[in-house]
Amino acid sequence: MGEGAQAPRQRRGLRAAGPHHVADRRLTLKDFDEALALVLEGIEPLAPETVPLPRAEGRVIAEPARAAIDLPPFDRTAMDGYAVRAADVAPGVALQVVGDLAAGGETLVIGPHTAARISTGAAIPEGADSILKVEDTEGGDGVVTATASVREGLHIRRRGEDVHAGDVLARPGDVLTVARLSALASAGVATVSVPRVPKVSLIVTGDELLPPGAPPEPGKIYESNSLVVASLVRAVGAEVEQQPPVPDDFEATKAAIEHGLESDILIVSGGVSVGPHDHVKPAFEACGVDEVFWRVRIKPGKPLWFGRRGRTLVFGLPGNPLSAIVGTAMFVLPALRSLRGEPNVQPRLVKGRLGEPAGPSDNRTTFLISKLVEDEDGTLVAWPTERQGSHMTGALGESDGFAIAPHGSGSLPAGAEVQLLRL
Ligand SMILES: Nc1nc2c(c(=O)[nH]1)N[C@H]1C(S)=C(S)[C@@H](COP(=O)(O)OP(=O)(O)OC[C@H]3O[C@@H](n4cnc5c(N)ncnc54)[C@H](O)[C@@H]3O)O[C@H]1N2
Ligand code: MOO
Repeated sequence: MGEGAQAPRQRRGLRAAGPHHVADRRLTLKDFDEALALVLEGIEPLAPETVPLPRAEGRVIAEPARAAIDLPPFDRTAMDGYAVRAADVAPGVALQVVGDLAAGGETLVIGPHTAARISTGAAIPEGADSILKVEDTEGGDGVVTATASVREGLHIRRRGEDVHAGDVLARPGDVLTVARLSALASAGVATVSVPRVPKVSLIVTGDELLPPGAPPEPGKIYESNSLVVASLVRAVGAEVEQQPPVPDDFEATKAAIEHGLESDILIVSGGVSVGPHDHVKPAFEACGVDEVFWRVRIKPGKPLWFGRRGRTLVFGLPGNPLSAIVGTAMFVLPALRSLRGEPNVQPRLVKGRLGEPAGPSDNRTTFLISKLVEDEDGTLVAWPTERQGSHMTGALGESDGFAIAPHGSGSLPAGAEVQLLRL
């Protein structure tokens, strides 16, 4: 996997080698935490826009959203039955039925010893102070007889008992979950202010890439990164522009990058390593993208490149499919969450345990392709697959994600607590 490049002797060798001469600092791998901090540094949520609620699902509130009305908006019944005066009602007492009140319909006034039939949700009529539910009555055709008594206020939902007009229902940083959308919609809030949707431009590079459905060709592979990376970023609320695959050609790469730099995030897959056909880094440079770092202490995903031009965040993902997935989940998604204004932007890792021992994770934090199985007490147990490698999409297909063995952790015993990246 070329990790020998980190050994001191080979470092010197690489420097002396000529065409791929790399400055000293670039040969040091960035620790994951430091690299992620560099990505997130200075990212501001995108400018807010006002959108109708149906377009706000899953987005993040930029300005407080306040209730337009009280909730409930008026006193109303929680039960189907009769609106009555509690003092009139006792078992055996007959009341004259003076009307039928439906939710959203007209109301009336209840006098002494009268009742109005009422449906759940209808406004309590003037004069009534309680609801006699239909199960506690007999008859009802002109006259209704109570079979129980009621106390004042029974089954009445009071105006404002839940929310007062002007109450803040969602604060900046709150994610518009289904729960919050329910609160806002009910309280008459039609629009909210949220950061605009981040635009991600995605470029895959490589002469070897075949589109899905094309006949196999010698030396060529089916392209999977565009599908997978696009799914990952869409799931976190980005709008994706997929550019046509770019051949291993400097000018073509540069043109695609230049176009992609109009987005909030540009992702280029492949061509960030040290091969002679890896044009991506020189093309970034030619387009005026400032490198922030190249190469991270993770496996897979080591040659990950990150830079910026203006406010555009630029990621060069290693082309190996698993490296591209790890790079996206661990770096691109946090950046995306940050642009969306999310309060927690860290990679979504969960705690679990190893089902079997794992070998030493040399000098890189290692993402072990694993089956993740919940045990009896709900703990996720990771069973690393036998085949491990950044090209092992078949093994990935049999798994549910990765168990993470931090660099320097040595061999880990079965049962060791680990973090998991679920896919
Ligand atoms: N001399 C060295 N060689 C390599 C090193 C190194 O340190 N020294 N690092 C290796 C590591 S680790 C990785 S990861 C790869 C990353 O290389 P690139 O980012 O330049 O990616 P490519 O060479 O273009 O592709 C790598 C691999 O992935 C396949 N690929 C590319 N794009 C796609 C795609 N869209 N869908 C599916 N598969 C894709 C490509 O065919 C290659 O097999 O570099 C190592 N080399
Ligand atoms: O190990 Mo590379 O880092 O195959 O992605």
